[in-house]
Amino acid sequence: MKLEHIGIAVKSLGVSDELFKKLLGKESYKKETVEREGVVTSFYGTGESKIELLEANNQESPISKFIDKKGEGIHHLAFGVENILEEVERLKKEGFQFISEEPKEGADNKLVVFLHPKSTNGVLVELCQEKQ
Ligand SMILES: C[C@H](C(=O)O)C(=O)SCCNC(=O)CCNC(=O)[C@H](O)C(C)(C)COP(=O)(O)OP(=O)(O)OC[C@H]1O[C@@H](n2cnc3c(N)ncnc32)[C@H](O)[C@@H]1OP(=O)(O)O
Ligand SMILES: [Co+2]
Repeated sequence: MKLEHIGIAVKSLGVSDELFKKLLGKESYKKETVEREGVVTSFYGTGESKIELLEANNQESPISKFIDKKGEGIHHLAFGVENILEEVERLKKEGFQFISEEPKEGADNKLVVFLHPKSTNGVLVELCQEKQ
């Protein structure tokens, strides 16, 4: 598995894009809304992996709940896998729990699933596979 991206929950992409543009010395290469997840994302390439800024785009969004509870900050780690269905099966056999086992369309042309943080040491983990 390779670290595909680090998801960071932010209140406002307008503000955080300015900050990360200065911090990383580069522009975001993609902004994309993922309605189903209730997020607007903004991606920065950082070598082998990426930074994914996430702003909530509705009240029920996991990002608004997260920020209400924990404030802005690192939200999840996403790992890139070759075959997401095989990885789900492998990890289920290892006893990991999934929020939903069914891969869904994520951002940046991926299929994604999420493991439950309670079975991953309190870290929300996303698996993503390039969509063919
Ligand atoms: C599209 C794009 C992409 O890359 O493609 C994305 O990443 S979309 C990224 C946005 N989408 C997602 O995050 C989808 C997966 N997330 C979820 O389904 C949910 O956020 C969830 C199931 C992790 C938690 O939802 P919830 O309604 O249960 O919220 P709660 O606040 O009650 O959380 C239950 C327990 O999980 C903990 N918890 C919640 N969120 C996180 C998190 N991000 N990291 C670590 N722990 C977390 C809470 O502290 C709480 O622990 P305690 O009980 O100890 O207090
Ligand atoms: Co993500």
